[in-house]
Amino acid sequence: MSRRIVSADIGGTHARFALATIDGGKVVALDEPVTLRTADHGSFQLAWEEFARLSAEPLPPALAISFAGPVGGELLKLTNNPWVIRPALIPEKLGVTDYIVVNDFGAVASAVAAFDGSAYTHLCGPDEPLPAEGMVTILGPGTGLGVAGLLLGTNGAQVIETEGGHVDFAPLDALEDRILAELRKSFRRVSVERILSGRGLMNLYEALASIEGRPATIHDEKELWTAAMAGSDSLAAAALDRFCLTLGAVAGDLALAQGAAAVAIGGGLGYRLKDHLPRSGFRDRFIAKGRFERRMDALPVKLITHPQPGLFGAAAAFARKFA
Ligand SMILES: Nc1ncnc2c1ncn2[C@@H]1O[C@H](COP(=O)(O)OP(=O)(O)OP(=O)(O)O)[C@@H](O)[C@H]1O
Repeated sequence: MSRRIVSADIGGTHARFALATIDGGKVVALDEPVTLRTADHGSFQLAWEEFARLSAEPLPPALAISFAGPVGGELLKLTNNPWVIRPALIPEKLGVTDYIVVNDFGAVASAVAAFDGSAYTHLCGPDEPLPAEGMVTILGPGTGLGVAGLLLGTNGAQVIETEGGHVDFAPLDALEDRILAELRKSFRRVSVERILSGRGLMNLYEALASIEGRPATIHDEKELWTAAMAGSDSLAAAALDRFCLTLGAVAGDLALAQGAAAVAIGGGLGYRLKDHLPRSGFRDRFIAKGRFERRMDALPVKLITHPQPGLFGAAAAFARKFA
């Protein structure tokens, strides 16, 4: 029997909501989402009430939340946003009877388990579909860097939620040695998220400005991303080139560590970079793993082009649980 649910994807910058229809353990429809800026709303409950006001139909008492932070424990804190969620209070505060909360990249992994080939574009490696068996490494930059694993096998798909965005940054050439030295002036420990995130491009840009002895004239993150992608500012464009190199290197490292058979890149910024990444140094850095270069080159690397994998994936996880 089909059922309507609310799906919510809560990130550091955006909270997205959509109604979805599930049936037989699957998502059969995801309605047009509403995107709210988290900074414009004091709490998740206030954003939920705003979505209820905007919704064309009364909200059903079923909720799937994709959450950009660890999801165990009584109090959930977003890594890049001051909102907190107390799962035990969800029924009382939001008037829902059935709910789940999953990590945001766990949700993306659930989406990958459910997607067909039309949800991706090919990035590098063999141009073939994701394998039916084995590990798929999933990562994506947004406000933060999300990382998950999806283990596909004859017994179905198993999602492995991780905090892999917080592994250490490893420089690979002399310029990156200098970038790391610059970033260490601001951060006690330089994780890959300090580079592979919305704010990370600003960190790269400011580090390059300092190294080159040039003024950093752009101070707004969105403006920097726009200038970098348009190539209208040479320093911003150079920062984006470095961003793509690091994304390739980190995707390769995570694939090696997870024993991956394939890789899928997502995240709000992965999506925005879908035309840029194939023309960047991503692939060269992805395969540059010394004796494992041929093995890396044999991994299909896909870019998720579905516009809402978080919302779809949270709904898919709900559909599986309450099937
Ligand atoms: N045109 C743009 N509009 C909005 N944000 C942009 C744009 N270009 C780049 N960004 C950057 O993208 C980041 C937001 O990414 P995304 O849309 O994936 O948000 P999110 O889902 O809230 O993130 P996360 O799930 O990682 O917490 C911000 O750091 C922002 O600076």
